[in-house]
Amino acid sequence: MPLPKSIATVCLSGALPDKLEAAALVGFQGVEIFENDLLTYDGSPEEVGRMCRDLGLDVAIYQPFRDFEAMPEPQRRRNLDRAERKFDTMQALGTDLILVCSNTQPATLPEPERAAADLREMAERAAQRGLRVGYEALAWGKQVSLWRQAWDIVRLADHPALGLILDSFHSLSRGDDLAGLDRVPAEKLFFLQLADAPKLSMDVLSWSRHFRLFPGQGELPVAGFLRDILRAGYRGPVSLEIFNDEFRAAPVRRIARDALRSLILLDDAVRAEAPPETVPAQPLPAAPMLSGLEFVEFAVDEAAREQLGGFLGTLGFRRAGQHRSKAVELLRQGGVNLVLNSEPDSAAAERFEMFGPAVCAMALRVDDPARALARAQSLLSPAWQERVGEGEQRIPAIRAPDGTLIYLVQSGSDIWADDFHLLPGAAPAVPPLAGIDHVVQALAPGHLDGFVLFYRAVFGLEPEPVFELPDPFGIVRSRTLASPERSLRLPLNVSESRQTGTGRFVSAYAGAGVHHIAFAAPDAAALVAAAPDAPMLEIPENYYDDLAARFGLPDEELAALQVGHLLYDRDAQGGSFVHAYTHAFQDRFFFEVVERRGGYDQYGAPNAAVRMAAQARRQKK
Ligand SMILES: O=C(O)c1ccc(O)c(O)c1
Ligand SMILES: [Mg+2]
Repeated sequence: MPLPKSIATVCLSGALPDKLEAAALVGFQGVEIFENDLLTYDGSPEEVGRMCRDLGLDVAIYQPFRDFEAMPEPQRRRNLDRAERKFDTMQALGTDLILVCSNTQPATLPEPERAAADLREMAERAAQRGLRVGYEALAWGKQVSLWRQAWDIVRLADHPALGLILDSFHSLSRGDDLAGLDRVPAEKLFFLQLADAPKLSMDVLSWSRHFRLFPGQGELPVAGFLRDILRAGYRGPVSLEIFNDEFRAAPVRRIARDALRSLILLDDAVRAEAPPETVPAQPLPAAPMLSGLEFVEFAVDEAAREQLGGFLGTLGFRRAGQHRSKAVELLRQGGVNLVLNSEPDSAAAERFEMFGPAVCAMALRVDDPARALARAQSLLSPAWQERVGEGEQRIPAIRAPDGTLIYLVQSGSDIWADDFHLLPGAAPAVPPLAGIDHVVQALAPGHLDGFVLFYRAVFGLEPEPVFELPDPFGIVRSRTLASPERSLRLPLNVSESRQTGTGRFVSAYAGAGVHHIAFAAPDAAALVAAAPDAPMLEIPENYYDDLAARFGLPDEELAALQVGHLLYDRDAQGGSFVHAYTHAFQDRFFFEVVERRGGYDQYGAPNAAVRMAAQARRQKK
């Protein structure tokens, strides 16, 4: 049996029963009852304990007990009385373990012997009731802030009912690790809390209280931490303890599902190096090998289909197919397939009703659709069945966190001939596109970390650090996920401001979704030059003056960029990026043409401000 999975109630929003129900519903086996969640609840500890048992949840621990050890008298005696009352609560809840976090009071004495004597006394009193005490070093503890200091005290106290609690955040935020933990007897490892976090430079208390993340969402080496404690012999629950303002404001079941998904993924990450009895017997089905996007599908009605077809026509897209039985049209330009779906009573129609013209599906080319689907299901993303007509192929699909359908298409297969009447291609007037370079989604505030975990877990995409992009009306935070071989790149943008392009897109159309699609062009300048009717976004002359100053481009090259309203970026390795944007279609989504040269691997972030200002100017007109 793998170790039981647990979650602290502080991770989740709502009243205590909502938190417990959500934890049980998604499949957690245990909970940490966070004291504040009990204090603010209007039911007795006995009722809470019963509720947990009815839901099949083990109350793994009651926490925290603060500012206990090494206090001068008379606080010392009062603290022991306080402990007795918490033991009453624990017995009512039905848990045998309490977490004592290291003292943060300025008055704490710098005397490990005193701390040990106090904890020994507390443990002795606990033991008389069959209870146990675990000691955790808070990263900002006054005298004790590292796990080795906490261990020195636990060892000195030398009581069987006293042990150590490890929390990945407190160690990893300090750059510490678990080296030496193998010398701690395994029976002294009482409890394990896991949390990830982005790398931020701020005081560690604020960082911990507001910005913790589920494992895999942040940048701390949580998998290595878990591996080390399992190797040291820990065999208790693996418990998430995440203090995060956005999680505490979000719908509780969504966050609970993200939480469990993060632990399922973590199990798999440590499998190869963990003792076999601590992890599931079966590995997850391997992440798919991706080879780009087979198509992107838009929900439209008949009018929007004509208008979007016309808009894309200026970039060389042509009608290439008509579905045999549905109001679904294929547009093609070189290696890019776009599907316009105006079929009534479909997932697309539902999307159109809610959002107007919008991307409703993406199709990923994968090496093994059945395996990709099995992995998604193991990671709590159920399969989705779209209605299919007789004789039509059924493409496996799942839904992204915002409901966008993600089809899983066998790489190298022809999915079109069976279901579509294909139309002969006319000689293209515009040079062919090579494919889809990236697809940018605008997310509502509070959704970024859940999307990152979804794409990372289900598809094995790698997240890049967060960029902050200055829109004239606020900041857009952007984090990109990309497949290792870069055939799929998905930047995710989020903005607290409703006035930014991202914020307006999300709020005006009541939801997240694809905000722009970047097409890969072998020669972006040539493509724009051959597409004189394409509604390209005008870029101000000042931008080109600055480009000349920054990069020292030859005059002819600069002039060519300016004529085509093209933007330019260069990386430290000498790779470069040439790109241009269209106006937004019906003030919604827009398109980009990009050319990567010399291994350039970014997205032209330095140009985002220029693009967003140009879009805001058009918006004002
Ligand atoms: O922020 C805190 O006070 C706090 C409390 C209990 C914990 O287990 C912890 O890691 C932090
Ligand atoms: Mg903790």
